[in-house]
Amino acid sequence: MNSSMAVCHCDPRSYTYNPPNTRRHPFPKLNKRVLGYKIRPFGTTGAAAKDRSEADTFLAEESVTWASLGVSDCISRALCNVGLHRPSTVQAACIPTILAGADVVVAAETGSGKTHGYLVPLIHNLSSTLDVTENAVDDAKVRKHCNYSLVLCPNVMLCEQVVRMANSLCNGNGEPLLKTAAICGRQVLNCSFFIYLYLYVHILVMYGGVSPNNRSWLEENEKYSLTHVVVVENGMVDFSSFSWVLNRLQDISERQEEWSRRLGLSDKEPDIIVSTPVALLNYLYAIDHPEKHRRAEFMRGVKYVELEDLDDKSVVEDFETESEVGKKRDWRRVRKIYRRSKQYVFVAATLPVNGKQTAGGLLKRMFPDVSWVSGNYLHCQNPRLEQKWVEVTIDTQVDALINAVNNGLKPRMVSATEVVRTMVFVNTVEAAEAVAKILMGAQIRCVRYHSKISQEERTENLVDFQQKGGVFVCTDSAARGLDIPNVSHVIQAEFASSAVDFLHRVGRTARAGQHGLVTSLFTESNRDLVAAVRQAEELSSPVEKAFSRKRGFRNKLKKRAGLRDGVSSAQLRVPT
Ligand SMILES: Nc1ncnc2c1ncn2[C@@H]1O[C@H](COP(=O)(O)OP(=O)(O)OP(=O)(O)O)[C@@H](O)[C@H]1O
Repeated sequence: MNSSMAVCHCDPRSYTYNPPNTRRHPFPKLNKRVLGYKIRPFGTTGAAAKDRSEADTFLAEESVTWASLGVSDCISRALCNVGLHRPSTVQAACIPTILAGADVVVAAETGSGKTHGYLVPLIHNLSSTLDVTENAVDDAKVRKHCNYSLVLCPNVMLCEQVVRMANSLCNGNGEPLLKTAAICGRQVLNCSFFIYLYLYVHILVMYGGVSPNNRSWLEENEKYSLTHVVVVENGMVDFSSFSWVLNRLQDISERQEEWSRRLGLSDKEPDIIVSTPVALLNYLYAIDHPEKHRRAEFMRGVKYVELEDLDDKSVVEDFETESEVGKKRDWRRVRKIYRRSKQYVFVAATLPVNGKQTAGGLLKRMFPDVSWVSGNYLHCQNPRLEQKWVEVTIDTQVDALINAVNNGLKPRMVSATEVVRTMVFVNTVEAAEAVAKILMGAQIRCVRYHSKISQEERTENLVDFQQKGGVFVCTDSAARGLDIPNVSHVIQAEFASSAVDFLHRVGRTARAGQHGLVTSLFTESNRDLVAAVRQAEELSSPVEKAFSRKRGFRNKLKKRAGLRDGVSSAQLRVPT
C-alpha cells in the first residue's frame, strides 16, 4: 500500500531530521467542508458557542452513508450488523482520505468514533485483494500479497479493545472479515512518551523512550527493524524523546518481504496486528537472527551497500571507504534516502500543535504532505457534557465525594431502569485505594483499577463494571481510549494533573453522541487553575491553554500551595 511519497534522510550522527526537500512546512490549509464535517485549520479553536448546535452532531449528515464514503457493501453490512448504521462526522471526514492512500492525522475529541475511522479503511484496503464475503471458500481467502497493517496502542486494554472492535465486523457466516490479533506482553511499558504512539515500530527508534533498564537491554539487542506500521492509535503528548525518535523514523520497505518471512507472517497469520510496542519487541526477539553488523548500521540510518548496488537516487556522501581491520573492502558508507512505502495514520484525542517540539509541530515537519482531520471539539469540552465544580477542604472532601457518587447514581441522564456507571478518577494508586475504602465504608459498591492490580484483575473489574455498572475507582490508566459504553458520570476526586489527562478523563462519558455529567472536586490550591479551565469551557476554547504544557498540573499546584500557605506540598493530601 503505497502512500504519498516523502523521503526522509537522517544524519545518524546527530539524529537531526533533515528532510532535503521539505523544509517549508505549509500549515495545512484545510478549511473545506467535507460531507458536513467541517475540516478546519489544525489547532484552531473548536466550534464557537454560536455554532454549537451545528457542530453538536456525533453522526454525519443523513445523506452520508458508508457506501458514499467508498466502503464496500460487505463491510457496510458488517458495520450495520453491529449497530453502526451511519458514519460519525469524524469517520466521514477521515475514511475517504485513508482509502485514497494518503497519510492522515486524525485528531478529534474523545468518543468521536476514531477507532472505526481507521479500522474501516484498513480492513477495506487489506481485504480488497481477498474475497471476504460469506461465499468465499478457504483458499480464496489466502492472501494474494503480503499486505499487513499494524495498530500500535499505548496499553494492553486498548489493544484488546481494538481487536474486539475489528473482530466484531463479520461476514454473513459470522466470521471476522479479517483476522485481527493482539500481541500484548506482560510487561507493558508505561507509555508516557508520545513516541510509542507514533512509532514506526522500528525497534531502534523505540528505545529512545523506554526506561533506562529497558534501554540497556535494547541497546545490546539493537538488531531489529520492522516494516509493518500503518496505523497508530490514540495519541498523547510528551515530547521529551519524540523528536529524537521521529528523527529516526525511516522506511525500510525493501526489507519488507524479508521481515514478513522473519515475522512468520504467513498467509495464515492475522491480517491486522494490534500490539503494544514492547510486546512486539519481545515477539521479534524470539524469531529474529539478523546479521549483526549490517543490521546495526542499517538501523542507524546508514546502509552499507556494494558500490555497484548504488542507484542514482542514493546520495553518496564523501565518506572514507569503510574498511575492517586487516580487510580492506570496497564498501562505502552511503547515506541512502529511504523511500517510505507505508501509509501512516496518526490518531489522537489530544495533539497540541503550537511549538516546534509539540507532536503536531513535529508531525507537520516529518509529514508535510499529510492530511489533517481535526474534530470540531478537539481539546475543547464536549457540549453534551454537564460539568459540576465543587470546592472542598480536607475536612469536607469525604462528604463531597460520597454526595457526588450518590447524586451521580441517580443522574437525570439515564432512565431509572438502566445500569448506572460512575468512574471516579484519582491521581495515584494510594488515592485509589483510599477512595475505594471510603466508598465501601459508605456501603457504596465499587471496583478498583490501577497499575498495582494484576492485568487479570483489571480486566475482570473492567468487565464487571461494563456489565453490572456501579462505581469504578481508577487512575489515569483507565482514562486513555478505553471505550466503556454508557458511563453516565465521571467524578474527579483529585483534579487532573495535566490538560491531556483532564480531557481524557472527562471523555469517558458523553461518548458517541450521548450526554454525561462530570463532577470535579478541587481544593483551594488549584482554584485558579480550575477557573482557567472553566473559562476555556465558557469560551469553547481549547483547554490545553489552561495548563502549561511543559509542566504537569501537579508542579503548579505544589508551587502555588507552597507559596501561598507556606505549607510543604507534602501536606496536599488526597480526600481521605
Ligand atoms: N458510526 C457510529 N455510529 C454509532 N456509534 C459509533 C459509531 N462509530 C463509533 N461508535 C461508537 O462510539 C463509541 C466511541 O468510539 P471510539 O472508541 O472509536 O471513539 P474514539 O474517538 O476512539 O474515543 P477515544 O479518543 O476516547 O479513544 C464506541 O462505543 C463506538 O461503538
